[in-house]
Amino acid sequence: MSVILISTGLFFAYVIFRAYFTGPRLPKGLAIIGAKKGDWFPFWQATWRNSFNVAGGVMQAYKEYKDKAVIMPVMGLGAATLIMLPQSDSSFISDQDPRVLNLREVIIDGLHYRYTLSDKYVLTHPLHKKLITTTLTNQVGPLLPELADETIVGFESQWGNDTDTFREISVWDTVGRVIGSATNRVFVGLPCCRDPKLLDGGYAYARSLPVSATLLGWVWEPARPLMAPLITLQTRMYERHFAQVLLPEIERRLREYDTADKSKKKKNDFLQWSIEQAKESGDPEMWKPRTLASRILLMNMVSIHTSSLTFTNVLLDLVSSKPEYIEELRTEVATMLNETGGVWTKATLAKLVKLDSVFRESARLNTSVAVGLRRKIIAPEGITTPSGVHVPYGNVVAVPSFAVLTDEKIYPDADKFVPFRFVDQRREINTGDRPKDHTDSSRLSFYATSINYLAFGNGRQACPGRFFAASELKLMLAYILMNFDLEMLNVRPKGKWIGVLRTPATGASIRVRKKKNPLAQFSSFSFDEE
Ligand code: HEM
Repeated sequence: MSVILISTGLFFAYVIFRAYFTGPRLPKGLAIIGAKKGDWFPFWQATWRNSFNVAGGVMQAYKEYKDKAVIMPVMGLGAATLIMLPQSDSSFISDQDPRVLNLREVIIDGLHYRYTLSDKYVLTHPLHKKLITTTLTNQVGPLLPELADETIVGFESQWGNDTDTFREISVWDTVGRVIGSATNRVFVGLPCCRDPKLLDGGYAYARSLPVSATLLGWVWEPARPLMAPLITLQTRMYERHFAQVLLPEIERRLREYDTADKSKKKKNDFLQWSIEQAKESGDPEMWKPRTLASRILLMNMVSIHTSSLTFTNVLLDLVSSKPEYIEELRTEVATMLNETGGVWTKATLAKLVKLDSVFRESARLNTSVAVGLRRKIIAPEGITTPSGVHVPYGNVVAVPSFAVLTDEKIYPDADKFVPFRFVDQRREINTGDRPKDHTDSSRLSFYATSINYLAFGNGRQACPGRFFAASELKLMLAYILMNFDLEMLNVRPKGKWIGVLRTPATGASIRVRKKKNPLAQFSSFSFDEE
């Protein structure tokens, strides 16, 4: 008993110390979400309450402080003392230069990458972002056949080929596997993308990183360099496993780059583009095999988990909705594929507006981005927002996106899964009285960002991988619809909160059966359209 009391006392003392004596200077005169009148140590009590009720805190910020900033302290993963700005400041945040309001610093601090990633060069030289925005996005079309191939192989291995009986599968685990190899097909190509050691390493790294990061978050900052080697031991072991598969491939490609006939056809994947980018930069640090391996690991981190969360939610939403919705989607996909002979092009994907709407609706309803547009203020003078608050250097600002996405005035029937919500809205835009240039219907597609839809963030630092992610995930769902029967669920499995992030029910399973006759041919070759 006394051990529990002493531990609790020490814990409280530590939280109070952190809240009051460390961290950036907070803006003056703001209310604190979660604090109650007459509270002892209101800041601490608010932190405690908010951490167990992030949704409630976000809703309170949105409803009670509509035009004002408030402070929302939260513990746990991705947590910080957030300066929650009103929704009306969203465009201002979106438009800011990353040298003023910075997303990457939030990610690096939140996941403690300075300790959890052994090669720091990729953090200080984030050139992969440029490759995602330019080459990866441009290559989505030509890479579709490879994605299709990996989708077929992945689902056959994870969901099986049995056409007689239904089989129970864990959605999160199997989907994560397929997305892991499909994404790595584009990042590192065959055969590495199917190497279990690489996939397991990347997956285990992604799973252990939040644990290490949360533990590190509790260590007093000056003591972190001392404690980090111990706390991050497991994370760094998985990083090593990942690198062990990749390093020989990177070294082989570097040798080939230096000696090969430049006219010979090169591999078309992210690793190859990174090698070329590194060599063109003239900076030898950039093409160190370890740096290149860390860059690919970082790419795995930013892409595979987010995509798996999104896809798990879509599947759970569909099998918990109505069979008619699934049939309507099947008809849309089959009609399109029958027209193209099963061949995937970017144009084919763009025409699947119902499929697209399902993704946007699911991302709206289940967004993991409950607290959106998180940005660290790195301008030394701080910022003054349009809502009139001055926020000093070092603070993290955010907006209550979870509350916006569930606001009845913006999304009628906001708490319902309305799969074709955006098909109807797109149709209205195309046929209504509103002038066409008022808003273009493609602005309601899955990857299109806006201040009222922050599943991919918004503005200058919005997710650069969203065009790739949208194509990859739509292709996968199309494959499932053509090739598998899905048993419906009576109740949608509930997700949970981890820090400020919302996740689907990762333990949920569904029952699936391979179709005897696929509804349409699904090819992994293309007529090159680009
Ligand atoms: C459905 C899947 C995905 C979701 C839901 C998602 C979501 C997000 C969100 C919400 C942000 C923060 C944006 C902001 O605050 O404005 C972000 C940033 C980022 N995403 Fe994604 N993402 C996905 C897939 C991907 C993929 C496939 C890649 C890479 C190929 C990627 C690369 C990145 C990077 C590099 C950043 C950081 C941008 C920066 O440092 O400025 N994401 N993503």
